[in-house]
Amino acid sequence: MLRKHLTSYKYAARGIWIALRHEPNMIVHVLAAIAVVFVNYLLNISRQDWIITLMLIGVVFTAEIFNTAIETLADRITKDQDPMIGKAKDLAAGAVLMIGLIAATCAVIVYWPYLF
Ligand SMILES: Nc1ncnc2c1ncn2[C@@H]1O[C@H](COP(=O)(O)OP(=O)(O)OP(=O)(O)O)[C@@H](O)[C@H]1O
Repeated sequence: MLRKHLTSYKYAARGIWIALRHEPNMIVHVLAAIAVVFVNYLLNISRQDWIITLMLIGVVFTAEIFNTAIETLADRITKDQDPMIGKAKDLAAGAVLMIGLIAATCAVIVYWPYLF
């Protein structure tokens, strides 16, 4: 039971590693996350603002990993041009864009009082 549970952590960690190694967008997200942590220290933001920014980082990473999973499945189904495959990939990419825009907006709201 415990061994099975630990094995699933191993597979899950492999999933994160695959996304980092094979998804170029993940590198952008990692760099953005490092920048956010750096700015947080620089501005000495509150505990609540740390939690908000870390949660946003987590949600963006999660969306990108799901996007990669959907792209991988779609490519396994067919690499030929197919409108439904295109739609599925656009939807997955749209989800990443959506949370990215919201995260950027939240970053402005969080940092604004520390800057002005
Ligand atoms: N098999 C397909 N059939 C139809 N359209 C496709 C197909 N594969 C890709 N597309 C279109 O090309 C776009 C980019 O697909 P691709 O698989 O290259 O993703 P990507 O650019 O690697 O995405 P990401 O940057 O998130 O990794 C899709 O959003 C979709 O509109």
